[in-house]
Amino acid sequence: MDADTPTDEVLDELFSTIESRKAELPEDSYTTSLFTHEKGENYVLEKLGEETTETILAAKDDDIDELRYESADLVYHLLVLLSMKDVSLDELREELKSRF
Ligand SMILES: N=c1c2ncn([C@@H]3O[C@H](COP(=O)(O)OP(=O)(O)OP(=O)(O)O)[C@@H](O)[C@H]3O)c2ncn1[C@@H]1O[C@H](COP(=O)(O)O)[C@@H](O)[C@H]1O
Repeated sequence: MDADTPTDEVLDELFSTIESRKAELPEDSYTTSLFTHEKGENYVLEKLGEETTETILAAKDDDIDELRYESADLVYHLLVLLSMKDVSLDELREELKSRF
């Protein structure tokens, strides 16, 4: 992923990077550390809980920069969880679309 990626392709690029980390498990990758953590999927679930709390606190503080930052952390960890459970980004899109 690089800075030239069009904004509307960012989620696809990020998910694709996460899937590639899952397949290749390169060293010095934070994503790899989530897939290989000794606590297994519980670790990413803990991170999701932490990021959710931080997002809520930012909203309660009306700290919009922090809200944006923590929301990005939250979405990233959610995408890692979906990848871990073999749920694709397209399946998430389909679920959201079915609610239109
Ligand atoms: N989008 C992300 C992303 N968002 C959050 N994080 C990491 O998630 C962790 C969040 O944990 P914490 O909240 O505890 O970290 P923190 O920010 O130090 O703590 P707080 O200040 O939030 O409390 C940090 O280590 C962040 O670096 C991410 N790590 C990676 N990505 C993407 O994943 C790609 C692959 O990354 P690697 O797997 O590291 O190669 C990168 O190119 C990015 O595009």
